[in-house]
Amino acid sequence: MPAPHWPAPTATTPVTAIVPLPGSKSVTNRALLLAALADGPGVVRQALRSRDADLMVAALRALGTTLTPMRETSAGVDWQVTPGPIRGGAHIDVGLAGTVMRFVPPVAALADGPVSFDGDPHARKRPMGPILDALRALGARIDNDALPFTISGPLAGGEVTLDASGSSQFVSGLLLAAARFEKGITIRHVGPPVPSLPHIEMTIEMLRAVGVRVDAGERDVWRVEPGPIAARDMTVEPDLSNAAPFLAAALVTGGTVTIPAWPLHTTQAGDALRDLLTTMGATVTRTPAHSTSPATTAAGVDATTAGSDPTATGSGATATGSGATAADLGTAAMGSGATATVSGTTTTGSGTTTTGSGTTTTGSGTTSTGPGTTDLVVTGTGHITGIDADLRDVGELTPTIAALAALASTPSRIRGVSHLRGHETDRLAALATEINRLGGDAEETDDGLIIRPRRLHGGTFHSYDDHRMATAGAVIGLAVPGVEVENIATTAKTLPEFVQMWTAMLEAR
Ligand SMILES: O=C(O)C1=C[C@@H](OP(=O)(O)O)[C@@H](O)[C@H](O)C1
Ligand SMILES: C=C(OP(=O)(O)O)C(=O)O
Repeated sequence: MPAPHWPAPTATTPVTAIVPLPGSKSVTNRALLLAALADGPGVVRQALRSRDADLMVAALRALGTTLTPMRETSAGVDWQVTPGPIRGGAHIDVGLAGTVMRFVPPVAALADGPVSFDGDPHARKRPMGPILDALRALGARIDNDALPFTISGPLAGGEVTLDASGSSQFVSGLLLAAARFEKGITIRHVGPPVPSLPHIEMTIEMLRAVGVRVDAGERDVWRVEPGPIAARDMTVEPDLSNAAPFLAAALVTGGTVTIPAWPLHTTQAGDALRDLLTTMGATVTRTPAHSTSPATTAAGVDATTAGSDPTATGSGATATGSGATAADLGTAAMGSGATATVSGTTTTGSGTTTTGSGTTTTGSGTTSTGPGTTDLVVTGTGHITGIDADLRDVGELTPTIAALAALASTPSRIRGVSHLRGHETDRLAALATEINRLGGDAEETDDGLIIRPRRLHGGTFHSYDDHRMATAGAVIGLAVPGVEVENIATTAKTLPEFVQMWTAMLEAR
């Protein structure tokens, strides 16, 4: 029996909350895969625990990697990763995870036997053709052009031309494993512009951090030299794209939301929120590293932090740890794929202590930041301005921006995101349908959405098994009484604790 719809809470007062976030899906799944291909045992710290990350762990195990949890805290899981020979005969469930369906097949093509892949019903509809054709051109045999398929090596590598306008993950997937191909790889993109270029940057930065030589000097051409992938101790940044709905709550309610441990340098798409939310009427500031509860020391927990400001600067804010959130994310923010070894790492347990300075923590939230991060503070007025934006580089932010646009007082146009039709669902169709179902005025265009101001009413907001559709419904529900989100549990794809975090944010004072 399907779970009942989730009544999205309406905010009655401005939110004032500190929301530490767990690790980035994109960084976690790259770090795990690179560790599995490395030349010795390595560590991935503060990795996200979520459906997509669990699917990556299961896939790598099936292919012969040993992944052992060393420690699990609210900050995520620290994995000891011991590579093994890549084993054939495995079956990989990709779920609905783009990072698993596009990043793992190039690894499977290195196995000593065939590997089969399948996923959720909708995963069979997500584009796979260009990466499967590229793998064929590089030597692999594959029996289909979409999921389900079986892939067999060997894969020599070499030069390949593909159209990556449907997903940057076609390029990232090939680049991540390419150092292990006999000839490495040269990829040439031919076609309409490649979306999500910062995600390809993330791939390149993380490859370079493990000693792989990557040449990305020419537009739409990427070259990876064959060679070893170094085993490292990597730490995962907080998920800035998952900050989007929480930061949006500041705009909708005229409140303030603080995200600790926002990296000063990052390739994550979510960093674009700083500009996007400013354009929509928010004030966005960075403040020095924040420690939500420096005196908090849960049993068995070392509350010493590395490089953090030991003074609480809560200014009346409340942390909404809710057990889901990262502790000491500052040390998680040493750059995506950073090869730094964490020092002075702090973790939190579930104990909570309220401390002075007007700062309250709820749940298990001891958060501190280390070098290279600040707090990100977003304050709204309750009045949202529409936006005209090309989101091609940061398409995964579209559902939140569209939800804000549906509540804005001036029209919005979102451009450059036709590739969203191949995401977890056709996000352009889904957003237009669901906003209009609530009485809104949203129109699909070839490459985006036009959303005009119109008063919304309550009703069901369908999620289409898409985590970001579900959180978009929650954002609209803050301002519109009676919104019920169908299948809120789908947020487990990247943020299993979404409901608890959202509730804690709204209860924080
Ligand atoms: O490489 C990655 O981690 C991702 C790349 C992007 O995919 P597309 O280029 O298909 O949009 C992004 O939307 C997705 O959420 C994660
Ligand atoms: C497009 C997304 O995910 P995936 O990694 O499954 O492509 C997303 O998270 O917005």
